[in-house]
Amino acid sequence: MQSNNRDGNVVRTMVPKENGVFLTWEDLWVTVTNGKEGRKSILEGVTGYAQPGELLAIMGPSGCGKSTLLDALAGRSGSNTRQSGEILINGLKQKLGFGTSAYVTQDDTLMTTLTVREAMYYSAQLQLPDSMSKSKKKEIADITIKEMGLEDAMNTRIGGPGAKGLSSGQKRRVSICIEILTRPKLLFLDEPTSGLDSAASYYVMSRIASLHKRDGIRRTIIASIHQPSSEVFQIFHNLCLLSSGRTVYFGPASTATEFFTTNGFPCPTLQNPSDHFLKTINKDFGKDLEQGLDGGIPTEEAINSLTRSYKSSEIYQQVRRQVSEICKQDWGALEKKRNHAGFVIQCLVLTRRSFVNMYRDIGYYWLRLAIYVALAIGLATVFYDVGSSYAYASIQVRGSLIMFITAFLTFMTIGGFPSFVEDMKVFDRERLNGHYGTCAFIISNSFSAIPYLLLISLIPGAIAYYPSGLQRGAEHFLFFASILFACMMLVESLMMIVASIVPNLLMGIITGAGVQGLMMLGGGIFRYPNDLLKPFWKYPLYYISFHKYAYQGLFKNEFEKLTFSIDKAEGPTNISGKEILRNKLQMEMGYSKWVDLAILLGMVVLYRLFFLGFIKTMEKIKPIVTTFMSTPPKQTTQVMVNPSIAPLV
Ligand SMILES: Nc1ncnc2c1ncn2[C@@H]1O[C@H](COP(=O)(O)OP(=O)(O)OP(=O)(O)O)[C@@H](O)[C@H]1O
Repeated sequence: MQSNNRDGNVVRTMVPKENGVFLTWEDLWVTVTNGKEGRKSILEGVTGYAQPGELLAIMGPSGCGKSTLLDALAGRSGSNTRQSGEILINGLKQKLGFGTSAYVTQDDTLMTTLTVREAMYYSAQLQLPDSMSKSKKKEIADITIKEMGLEDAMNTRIGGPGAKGLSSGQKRRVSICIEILTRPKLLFLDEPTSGLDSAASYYVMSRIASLHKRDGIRRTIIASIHQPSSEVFQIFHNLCLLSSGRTVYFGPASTATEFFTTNGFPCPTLQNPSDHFLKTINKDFGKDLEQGLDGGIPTEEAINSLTRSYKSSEIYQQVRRQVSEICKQDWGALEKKRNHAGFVIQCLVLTRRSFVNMYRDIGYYWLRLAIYVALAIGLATVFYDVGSSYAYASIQVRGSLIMFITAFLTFMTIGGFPSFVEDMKVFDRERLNGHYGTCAFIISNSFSAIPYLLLISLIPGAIAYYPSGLQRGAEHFLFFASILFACMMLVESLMMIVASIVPNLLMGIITGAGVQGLMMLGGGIFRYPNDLLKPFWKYPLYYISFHKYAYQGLFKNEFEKLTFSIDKAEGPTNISGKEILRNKLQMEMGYSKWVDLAILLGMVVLYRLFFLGFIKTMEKIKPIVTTFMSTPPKQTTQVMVNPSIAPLV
């Protein structure tokens, strides 16, 4: 499909705007800040295009910048990344919206407890519009599962570390299925065939390439791919070959072999062309060969030679012409409509999915519940019948019990953090692909955790509360359970904030434990409030520590209606619980225990709003951090030409 443009140059035929997305990038430079190395160039002035009805493969050795290019094109570059150059969609600077594009990441971030069918059904309910019937959504999900050849695994749980489930290749296919549910016009795939054998790779790639046969959409597909078999290679229309961030070749996949041959690197007979390309342009591979590749030119020089040849070739000129031709046309802006589930449906579906995921997670749900029950039995036996006759012992023992519950039982909530981190990974993928918003995630996460935290507050709570002989009466017990519930919700909320800031699991647990430790110390019970050092411990830590309100609430609940008999020299003296709280424990008695509970619940909401604010701020900051620089960075890689190949360049 070629034609002449008005300058007389050969260009590919354009397609109507309503049926495709053109993506062009010109002189794209990407640099990252990399610790001690400072700013490092990842992509060095790459130019190319992707157009409807075509599959572009980005190939190159590991670390050459394939994912970086894909991320830049999809508008997903990290916050330590800077870009220069121009990326245009249909010839305009515009954002890719939900439904128009989808991105299949290199890592399979899936809910391991769900079956393939469940994962697809939930995703269909989130991604497809409310106006579509449930049965239609299920039908689309089933068709997509079949398209990727997963029908035999439909009812198998996805599985993860320690839980047997799908093979890694099947997981790859589930990830692809989820993103093609909405039939996006522009599809980015980062290593779609990793973990697949050659037959499965061919199957998956040919299915992706032939998606249009079912829906008639001339789809633009860009896939980074490591080492395709020759059958897979034949599926690609265009090939972008990168080495150390530089373009070695961009053009029709079918003429790449010719380009290599013309420039002195013919593909040996019976060798897979992609193997040959990668061998020729892999500088790490070249380091180990004294004589260089095939006893000829060392690989570093082969790369430089090919890069130079490409830049001075007609193929490169044609790419530039095609880019400018695409940009000259008036394709119009992309449709803005966000045709997925409404907010309420998003919240309902996510809550249900999150709840199912939690209760199927043995470690998160059942093991933690068992440990809470065991600890509650421990508390019930150690603190059995705290009594009130021998007053000092009774006061002290009640205080210890409350402190243990407030400090340790709530601290244990940190045990749910690993599962939450997994949820966050799924959330990040789905949010970046526009399946739903942060608000829906926070609301669903809060509601799905409520039944479990209520269960812990009530069952282990009752096991510890009644045998130890704390204040009788339903009101006292329910208040006690409510404080426990609020504290556990709070720790979960705190860990949400930590998970959004701290990049890894271990650091998250250490940070979460450290923050809680500080709050525990500053809560005004290990050291009385008036004795706390004013800067930091009293102001502000004492007031922002949730332990303060939990201690106060539980102490008021327990002590306010009691009177203790104290032995003094002049004989036994009665002392009221209120007096102990005010004078001995220096608690704030100007307001009721219900206010303490309300403050804790308010803090739960506040912490979750912080999480929302943090995610939203990061979304806003990112485009600022990755703003296009006005001038490209200096090219750091010198193009060396071996005199023996100079005539070829
Ligand atoms: N955000 C970043 N911060 C620091 N270095 C980065 C960042 N992103 C990419 N890099 C570095 O840039 C180089 C290219 O990375 P990229 O992931 O794009 O390569 P790749 O070709 O996709 O590799 P692979 O095939 O192994 O996935 C690597 O050396 C990588 O360490």
